[in-house]
Amino acid sequence: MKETICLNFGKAGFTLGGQLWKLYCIEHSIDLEGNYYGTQKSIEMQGFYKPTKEKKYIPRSIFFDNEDDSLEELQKMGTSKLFSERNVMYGQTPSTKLFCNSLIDQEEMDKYFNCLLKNVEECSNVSEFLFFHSAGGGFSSGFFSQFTEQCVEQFGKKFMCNFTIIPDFDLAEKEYELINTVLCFPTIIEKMSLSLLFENKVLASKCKNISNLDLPTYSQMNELILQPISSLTTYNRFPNQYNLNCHEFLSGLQCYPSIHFPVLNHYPLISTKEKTEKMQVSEEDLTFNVYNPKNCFQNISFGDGYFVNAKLYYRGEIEINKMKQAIAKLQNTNYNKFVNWVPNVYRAGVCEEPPSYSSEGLLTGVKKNVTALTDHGAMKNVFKDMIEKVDKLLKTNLMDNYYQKGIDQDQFLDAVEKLKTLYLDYDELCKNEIGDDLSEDDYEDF
Ligand SMILES: Nc1nc2c(ncn2[C@@H]2O[C@H](COP(=O)(O)OP(=O)(O)OP(=O)(O)O)[C@@H](O)[C@H]2O)c(=O)[nH]1
Repeated sequence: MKETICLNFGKAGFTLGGQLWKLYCIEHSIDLEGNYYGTQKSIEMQGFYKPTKEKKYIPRSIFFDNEDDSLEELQKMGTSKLFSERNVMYGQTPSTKLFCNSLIDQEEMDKYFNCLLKNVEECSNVSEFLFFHSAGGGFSSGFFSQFTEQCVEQFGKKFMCNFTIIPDFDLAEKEYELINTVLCFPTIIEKMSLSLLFENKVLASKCKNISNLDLPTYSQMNELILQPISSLTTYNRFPNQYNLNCHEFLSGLQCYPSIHFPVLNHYPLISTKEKTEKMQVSEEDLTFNVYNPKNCFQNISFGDGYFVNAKLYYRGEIEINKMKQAIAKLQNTNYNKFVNWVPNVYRAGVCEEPPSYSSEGLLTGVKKNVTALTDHGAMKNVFKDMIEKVDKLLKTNLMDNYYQKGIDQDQFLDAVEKLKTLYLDYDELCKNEIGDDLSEDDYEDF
């Protein structure tokens, strides 16, 4: 048995985490009080859920926030009884807003950390920790970083993956969301095995394109990322001979450990308002359409750079032969360009369990879908956008105000530098040749 522990930070973590577990419950036939109502219980469920003596299934998921108002998010969606009370933890401070305001002393941190340790003790062999948060909040950047550093110190060899919401800096309340985001990036760059970034700007524009919503709620925006997150976590929940474990995603670029921010594409996401014939998609439709820019979760273009590492996670009633033919066809076209120092090889996995959908949501159910993770130089544009905004901010005297409020100037400037180095690492991937310090031997995966 290999267990997964989910860690959710701040308000965004509560909302996204609550919604995700609601979806997992549908997928595993568990009601929102933890009772199993299906007919074919699988032992693998226990990787994500802890079975109790009362025959309930409790999510291996912990929620942290600075005050208890986030509990409302779980109550609103009906999931508050699903989680163990012990795993929903609050501090006593009102909104912290700034990264530095949510940092706590070791004694207090131990109280939170003990909760994780108790969860780990209940497992036979934890294989991964998944982190859910928004980088813009004070608590969900500062506390998140502090907690994560301790987690990595204690369980450094385990797979760590963050699902991070990046605020829309043009809409964000104040520039402190940008400052918080920059300050939590060193932890993400240096400590995580795999990092998936979801920009709120892109999620809002997807809500507009898919469902014609001008002012989507956070829950509606989150709904779009539930399907890809669910697909990427199926290898532990519904294992079969064709699964592709996302631990295997890592590109193997030994000299660029920071390259762990893949581009994420997913297809199809269909609004409940759409006609049902759109729900019939072939393996070839899935394979080619997933790379269409409108199915990308980052605001980037695959024309800007090259593919370095491409994995496809299919889900549902997939005909393996048809899938293989579609991938072979894709490989023989110039549809996606790979750097010339790796073969243009796609690796694919299939989870036979079809996707599930909430009946109250924006999206209509499809029988099959595909999620693509790609290491690609164009990801640099996500970092470039942030760097340009920070450089602008540094030219004003607004930062002095934040330094007076407790932001550590050296730490902030160091974080900006790390973001710039990350940008340069991705920029290097945009080149179609082996860099001076990169040899073919450095590339182990293919
Ligand atoms: N996509 C999405 N974005 C969210 C959600 N909740 C908050 N945000 C965004 O995340 C940022 C704030 O993060 P929160 O998680 O609310 O912050 P927090 O750490 O709990 O709060 P403070 O410590 O008070 O700052 C803002 O940019 C919000 O727009 C959510 O459920 N989904």
